[in-house]
Amino acid sequence: MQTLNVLDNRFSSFSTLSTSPADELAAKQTYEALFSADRTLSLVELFNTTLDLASLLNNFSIEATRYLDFSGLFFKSYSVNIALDGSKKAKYEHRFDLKISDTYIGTLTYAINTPMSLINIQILDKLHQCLSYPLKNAISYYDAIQLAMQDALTGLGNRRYFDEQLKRAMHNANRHHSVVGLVLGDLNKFKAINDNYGHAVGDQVLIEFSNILRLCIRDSDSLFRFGGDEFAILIENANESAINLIEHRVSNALHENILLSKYNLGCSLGATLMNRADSEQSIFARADRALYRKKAYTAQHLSVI
Ligand SMILES: Nc1nc2c(ncn2[C@@H]2O[C@H](COP(=O)(O)OP(=O)(O)OP(=O)(O)O)[C@@H](O)[C@H]2O)c(=O)[nH]1
Repeated sequence: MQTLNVLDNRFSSFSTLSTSPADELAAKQTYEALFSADRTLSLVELFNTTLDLASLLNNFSIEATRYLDFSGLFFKSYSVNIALDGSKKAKYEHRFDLKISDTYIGTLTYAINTPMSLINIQILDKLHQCLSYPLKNAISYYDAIQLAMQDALTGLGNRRYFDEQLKRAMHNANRHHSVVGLVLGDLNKFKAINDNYGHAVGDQVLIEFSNILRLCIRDSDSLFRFGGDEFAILIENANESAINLIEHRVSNALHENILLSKYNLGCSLGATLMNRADSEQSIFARADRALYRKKAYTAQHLSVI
C-alpha cells in the first residue's frame, strides 16, 4: 500500500484560481479527459481496495492532491471524525457535503491557502462521486467494528476491545519507555440494587457509574466494562500519582453523585503499574489480585470507598 505523505508531495496546475481564459480552457479539457467513464471506473476500483478509513482517505488524497494544493483533509460523519495523516489547518476551509441519492454520508473539509476555482470544485465533485460508495462501505465497516468492540449498555469498550488496547498500550509503552497503569473496578453489593429496586434501576446505576468514570480520567486514558459490574481503566504514561488521583476522584465522585449516593453505592478499585517483564496476563492478574484484596478488605470492614 502506498503510504507517502501526500501533503508533502503536491503539484497542481489547478491549485490556484485560474487567471486567464486559456488556463480555464486547458483545465476544462484535462478535466473532461480525466473523467472519462474508464477513468471513473478505475478510480472507484482504486478506492474500493480498502475498507480502512485512514487508508481510503490516504488513497483519495493521492488523487485529490494532483488537482488541488491543500494542507489538510478532514472527514466527519455521524460516527466518524478523522483527519488525513499530517493534516494542518490553513487560511481557508472548503467543505463538501458528500451524499448518495440525497442521503448524507459526511462532510469532507479541505484546508487550503488559496480559494478554490470553479474547475477545482468541479474536479473534486467528480472525485467525490467516485469516493462516495467506497466511503459509505468503509463507514459501515467502521461502525460494525465499533459496535463489536462496545458494551451496549454503557457505550464503554468491551472486554475484547480491552484485550486489544492493553496489548497496543503495552507495546507502545515498551517502545517509548513509558508505563501503563491498570485499574480494575467492581461495584460493591450491586446485586442488592437489582434485587431491591429492579433491573432497570440497576442498569441506570451502571450507566451513571460509567459516566462518573468518564469524568475521572484524561482523554488519553480508556474505559471498559467487562459485563456485570466490572470495569477497567487503562492509563497510558502512568505513574503512582496518576493512579492515586484517579482513585481519589472516583471515590469523591461516588459520594457526590446524587443517584449513586442514594443507593449508598460503593466501588472497590485494584490498581497496578506495568513493569518491563509484564505480559498482558501478568499485569492483569496483578491488578485483579489488588482488586480482590480491596474487596476482601471492604467486605470485612463493611465500608465503602
Ligand atoms: N442491571 C444489570 N445488572 C447486571 C447486568 N449485568 C450483570 N448484572 C448483575 O450484576 C450482579 C453482580 O453481582 P455480583 O457479582 O454478586 O456483585 P456484587 O453484588 O456487587 O457483589 P460484590 O462484588 O461481592 O460486592 C448480578 O446480580 C448480575 O445479574 C446488567 O447489564 N444490568
